[in-house]
Amino acid sequence: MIRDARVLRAGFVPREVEHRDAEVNHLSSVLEPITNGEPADTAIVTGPSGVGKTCVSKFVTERLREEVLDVEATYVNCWRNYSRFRTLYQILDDIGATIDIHRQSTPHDELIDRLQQYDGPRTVVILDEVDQLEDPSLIYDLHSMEQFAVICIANKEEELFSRVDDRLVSRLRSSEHVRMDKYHNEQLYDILSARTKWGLEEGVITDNQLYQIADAAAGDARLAIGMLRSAASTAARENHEAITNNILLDAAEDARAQIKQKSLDSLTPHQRVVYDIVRDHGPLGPSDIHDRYTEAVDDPRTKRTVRTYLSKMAQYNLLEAEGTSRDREYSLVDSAAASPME
Ligand SMILES: Nc1ncnc2c1ncn2[C@@H]1O[C@H](COP(=O)(O)OP(=O)(O)OP(=O)(O)O)[C@@H](O)[C@H]1O
Repeated sequence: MIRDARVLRAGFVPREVEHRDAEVNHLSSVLEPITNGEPADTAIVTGPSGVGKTCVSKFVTERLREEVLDVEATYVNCWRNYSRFRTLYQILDDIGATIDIHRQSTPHDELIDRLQQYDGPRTVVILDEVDQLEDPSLIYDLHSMEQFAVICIANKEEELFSRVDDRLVSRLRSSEHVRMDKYHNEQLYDILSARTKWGLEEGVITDNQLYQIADAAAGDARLAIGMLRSAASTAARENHEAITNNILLDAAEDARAQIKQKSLDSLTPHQRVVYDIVRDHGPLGPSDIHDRYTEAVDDPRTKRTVRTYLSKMAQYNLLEAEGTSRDREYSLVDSAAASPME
């Protein structure tokens, strides 16, 4: 049933990226100077969840590394490493410069100094979920170091810009911007079809079933591939020769639940408090949420930061927002209302 399980994993970077030629070319052209040892501009990549932002960024940097010897790349998920220290540490660790850095006792400035002193090959730094950085001034620091080319990935540019100071906003506004939109069903079908070809034995899933998945995933390739993976693994476990329609129905729910759980696990402690408040007391407006949150934690973040938490959770389908910006209220997403597999 399964030929190569790797291609069905969430973080897999395919040899061919489907339907993103313009974005691949755009990002490649931004990074192109580093192939000649020149500094490159910062790139901002934005779009909703599952539209290929990470995939395209990793694909482009890998291709660069195939083409030239003196280019390195490092990837940091800033949601997981949301503090300045953790992000810096992760970058330094990837470039092999963390020897004798102690997590508890090393002053933070020391980490920046080390990056500044780095004289290895030019390095592309992919900052994924960059809007989750507690201290976005880190982008400015990296931006000003010529040996690093930075790719900032976020869902919405406004969210990124709303939290950084004017100096950084003007820098970022003049950066190259690669925007991605949700996929159409035909495009999702092509992505799924390529994965099926490499990942599954022939005849395991029909074209019609791939279209059903594409339709239910509503433009999100992460969800579509998750559904395919879940269906294939159930069929393999239950010794079916092909994926049945019943398996497909369960796979849709299963993939949604898995993605939701993963997003919940990604929440920072402060975001989790906000989520729990909406779960227990929603629908609520941002001010009420912030009041309750301020009572619940010792070191509350600003109202603006809490708004970005809410927006992020809406992007990841954990919360839904209703109303205009003036009377907006947040509540938990009703999973049963997600577009069904028909
Ligand atoms: N154009 C594409 N061609 C082939 N595979 C793709 C394409 N776009 C996305 N994928 C695959 O879909 C999955 C989700 O893509 P990716 O993680 O890049 O989305 P994203 O926009 O970064 O989402 P998020 O904001 O949730 O991190 C990955 O497995 C990726 O390999």
